[in-house]
Amino acid sequence: MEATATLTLSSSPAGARRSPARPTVASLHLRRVPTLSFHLRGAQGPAAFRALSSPFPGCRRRRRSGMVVRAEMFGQLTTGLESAWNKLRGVDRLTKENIAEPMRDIRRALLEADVSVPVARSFIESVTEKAIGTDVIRGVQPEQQLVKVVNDELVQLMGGEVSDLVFAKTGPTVILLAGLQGVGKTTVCAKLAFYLKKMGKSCMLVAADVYRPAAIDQLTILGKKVGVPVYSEGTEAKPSEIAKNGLKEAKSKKTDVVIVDTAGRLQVDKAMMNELKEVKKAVKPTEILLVVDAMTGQEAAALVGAFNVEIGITGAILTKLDGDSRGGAALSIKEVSGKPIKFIGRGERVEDLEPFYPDRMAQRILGMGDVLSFVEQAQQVMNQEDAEELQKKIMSAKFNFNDFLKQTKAIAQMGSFSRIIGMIPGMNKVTPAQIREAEKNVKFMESMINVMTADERERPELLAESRERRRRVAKDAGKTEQQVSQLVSQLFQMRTRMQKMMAGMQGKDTPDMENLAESIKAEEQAAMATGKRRRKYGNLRQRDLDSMRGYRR
Ligand SMILES: Nc1nc2c(ncn2[C@@H]2O[C@H](COP(=O)(O)OP(=O)(O)OP(=O)(O)O)[C@@H](O)[C@H]2O)c(=O)[nH]1
Repeated sequence: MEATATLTLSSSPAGARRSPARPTVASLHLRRVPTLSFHLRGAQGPAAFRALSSPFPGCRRRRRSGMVVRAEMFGQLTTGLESAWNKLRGVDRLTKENIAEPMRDIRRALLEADVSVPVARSFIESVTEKAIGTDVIRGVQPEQQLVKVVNDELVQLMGGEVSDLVFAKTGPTVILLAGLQGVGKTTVCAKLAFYLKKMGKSCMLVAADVYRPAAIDQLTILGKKVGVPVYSEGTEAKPSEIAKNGLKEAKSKKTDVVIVDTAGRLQVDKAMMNELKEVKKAVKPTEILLVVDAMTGQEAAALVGAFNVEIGITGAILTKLDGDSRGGAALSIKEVSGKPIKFIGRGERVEDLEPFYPDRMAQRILGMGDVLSFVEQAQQVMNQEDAEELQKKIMSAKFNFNDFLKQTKAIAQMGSFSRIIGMIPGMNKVTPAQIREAEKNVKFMESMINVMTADERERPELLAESRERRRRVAKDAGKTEQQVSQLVSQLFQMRTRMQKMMAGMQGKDTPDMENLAESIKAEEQAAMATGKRRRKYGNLRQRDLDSMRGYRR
């Protein structure tokens, strides 16, 4: 192997995960970015790959000398739970005996997800009790019944109901943010302000982190970005004084919400707690939210408990969930600390903050996707008319290249494929490599669509019928004629798939989500035609030609 530092890690990946207080190279990197690349060389390469990749189910070995690890949210837990369901195939009812082994799998999956032992134990006890007690329901498989019990218990474990922000009845609502260094407090200030502005609330940020001068600059920049004023007094004043004066200013400006950013420490210490207590006394916050890093697993849950005992908090904000493949923090916080998770951060952008919905999260863990969050995000970037227009086109099979561009732009605004893909049922099995490939392909396709005429974008069959047109597009886009033919062919395939999905949604058929996942793969495959038709239509597939005919009829 090339890097000696990486070699140290490969000898003890489990230890690297469990002791974030002394982070190894791997945990440090994982905290920063969800994707890790290692270069493995020499005779030890395959063994090192196995050691490094074991905690990451989404990990793939690339070529002969490299591997890429990408953290997929809850990927590990989802895979672990699947093996439990599989063991119940063929049984006709759930009994104490036949669920013993699946329960062991679930327990193992929870512990691997970094859920603490007592939490995992009580979860298993509760699931076992409920699963054995369930009556056989006609038409429902025993494993589906167990999935339902696990789903309900996961929702309970994560707090049951969504826990909304509380607003002050009179005067500004003060939200005090606390947390260790680097967990994302300053970023959360801007994300919260952005979120509250969308709710129609006016906000002010208060820079009470006086120990890291860059924190004030960072908050000022972020404040500008989200269009919210930032109150600061530099690094000389006391945090409690700054917070008090900031609140006074917010009152005079009739601001609805004041968000106070405080200093982080490497670890919990007395000075930090005392400072927070002083700020709390000075501004009497409506909400005191502890920001914790999802990647620290059960330690995050313990931290929420410790802060609650010391200063009394109202909830937690779990950040960096986009880089956490295990999910231990999300599962343990409520149970361990008694305090709810109010928001989750799933990226570095100001838009990447969402309320925490235990039921949606449970569905994601079980690999059922999170269609509601997906739809909500889609609604934010696509106006109602656009969405209705798109739906009409999909239903009447008139989806054209303009719609394709509109849709890919909306997806780009919602975040990359990798962020939204897990929200779609069945798509959690798509590998990170396929996602990256799909992202590349979208750009590739856009370059061809951009050189089409308005008519061609509107009526893709013009391109299907005319080799001349395809040649011209290829030339203008700097691509080959075959690549243009593939694009046209793919559009017709999309129409067919969309029609199938619409039929499924209307109850005519079950949408085949596995096929949808497969379709990502299909984007990279060439559409080849044979015989006579090939002479006329180049590389278009027979079934695309048929679907095109359907459209023209
Ligand atoms: N991937 C990802 N990165 C995040 C998220 N939230 C914050 N970050 C990144 O984490 C790093 C630290 O964030 P900050 O907001 O500076 O953290 P802080 O807690 O204010 O840090 P201190 O002021 O040093 O205590 C930055 O690079 C952020 O962009 C998230 O949800 N996902």
